[in-house]
Amino acid sequence: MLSRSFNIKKLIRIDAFCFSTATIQNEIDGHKAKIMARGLPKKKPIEGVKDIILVSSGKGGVGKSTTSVNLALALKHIDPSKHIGLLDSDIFGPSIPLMMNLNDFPQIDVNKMMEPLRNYGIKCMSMGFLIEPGAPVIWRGLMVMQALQKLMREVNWGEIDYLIVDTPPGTGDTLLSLIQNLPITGAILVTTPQVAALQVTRRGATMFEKLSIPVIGILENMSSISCPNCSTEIPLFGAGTQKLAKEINCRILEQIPLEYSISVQNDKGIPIVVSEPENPITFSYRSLAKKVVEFVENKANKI
Ligand SMILES: Nc1ncnc2c1ncn2[C@@H]1O[C@H](COP(=O)(O)OP(=O)(O)OP(=O)(O)O)[C@@H](O)[C@H]1O
Repeated sequence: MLSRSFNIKKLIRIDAFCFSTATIQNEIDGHKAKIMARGLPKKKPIEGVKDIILVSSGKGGVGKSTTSVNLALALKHIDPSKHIGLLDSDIFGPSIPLMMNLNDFPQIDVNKMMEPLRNYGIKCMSMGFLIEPGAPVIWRGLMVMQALQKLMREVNWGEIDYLIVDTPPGTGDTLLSLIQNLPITGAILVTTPQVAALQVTRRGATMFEKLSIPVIGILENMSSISCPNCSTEIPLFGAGTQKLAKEINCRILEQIPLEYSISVQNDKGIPIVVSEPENPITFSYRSLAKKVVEFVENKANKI
């Protein structure tokens, strides 16, 4: 009898404990959800912008800006009726002003929104338009995020079918903020074939997967160099991209060679798609643009 009452008491205590831990757990979950809701802003489209395409890479200097610029121009070429925007979100090292030959300060409209600058039929916005040329940006986290907010929310894009976003290298705060704030249609991973670049590309792919951002595919840049004497293609930096593509279950969209004219035309502010319309590299960028359009249309059809 005694032991029975003891057991019942024990049971009641266990029950009460279970009840209280469940209640506490619920409270913790609710609290977590609140923190998440606070920490993760709700994704909000950019007014007037239909599809946002991120151009990203694990490493710096592999050709994100070159890809972004030529992709934007190729999208305009394959369908001139489309409105294309180019957003340079690299706060510390903006390249779009040089490559698109734009360097004015943007006009501010009556609603205090910045008007994008325009060249070759593409509307562009970059941190580079807002600072003195050559001036270093010595900012810390909060200021960077404020600048990014301006670029995301205080630009009067008008009507845009494809907004190409050139991102800073790596998986840092800027990229995460873009992903948390904007509905991204898809991302292109730019890499060169060196092992060091491929390793960080894998990391980028994993991050996109975790954050449910569809990867359109890999753009392999500086794939090979053409021998000036016999025109043999030499894979200067190795040939590991195919292996990576298999591993991360991703297709290689295009392979762009290391080519003097790409670099020279970038520096002149007349990207190769504009300056050399008959160059096979220009055809590759147009093919990339067609694949991006197909991806966007397929995605839209599935919804
Ligand atoms: N396929 C190529 N052939 C020759 N030069 C190239 C090629 N791709 C890019 N470049 C040149 O390499 C340099 C770096 O390219 P780009 O600025 O596009 O890289 P990025 O990844 O955007 O760099 P960052 O990480 O600094 O923003 C530039 O001078 C560009 O003109």
